[in-house]
Amino acid sequence: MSVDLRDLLRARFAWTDPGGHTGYVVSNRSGWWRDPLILSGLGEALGDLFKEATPTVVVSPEVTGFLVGPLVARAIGAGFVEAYRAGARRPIAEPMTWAEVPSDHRGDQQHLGVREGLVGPEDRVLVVDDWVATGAQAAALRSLFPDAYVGTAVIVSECSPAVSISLDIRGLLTGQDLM
Ligand SMILES: O=P(O)(O)OC[C@H]1O[C@H](OP(=O)(O)OP(=O)(O)O)[C@H](O)[C@@H]1O
Repeated sequence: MSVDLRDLLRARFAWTDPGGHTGYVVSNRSGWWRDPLILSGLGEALGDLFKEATPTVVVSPEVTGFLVGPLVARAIGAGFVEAYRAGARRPIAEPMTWAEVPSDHRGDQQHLGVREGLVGPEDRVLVVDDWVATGAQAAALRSLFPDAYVGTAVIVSECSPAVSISLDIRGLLTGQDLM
């Protein structure tokens, strides 16, 4: 992973004040996808975080994970499996396996599901996402593949050290890097 990519990620990121005296700012990550250098380097950089684990499949939660996950899968020669959020769309026709997501950074209860039969006993699953806050999505996905899970690779990891260690979450940037 080059220092340049980290610098670019920092440069293309912004915090937005949504207005209305909400008292908080929201992350604007669109600058990442708009930058061709970030888009071309991101998959390899995230894949390198777990090179020694030789993952065979990347699993990512919708919706931003559907953008980042395939970049990593392509870079490391793995396949990709979508993890859908319950209630976000029309019901999926195929049989699904669902995991309860512990209360996430918004305090919402969610369920993440994958189509049955896409991950086998020989697979090594790398979870990929853009951001980890509480680790709730990562924990839910690990619970779906307790034996195959090798860890979670993200662009920004701002969860506690204890959660990072327990779920083996590795990031390119910390929350502090974006302050
Ligand atoms: O560590 P956690 O507390 O589970 O939070 C991390 C999740 O938060 C963001 O998703 P968001 O809900 O903002 O949806 P998005 O995919 O539309 O960005 C991010 O993409 C992760 O999926």
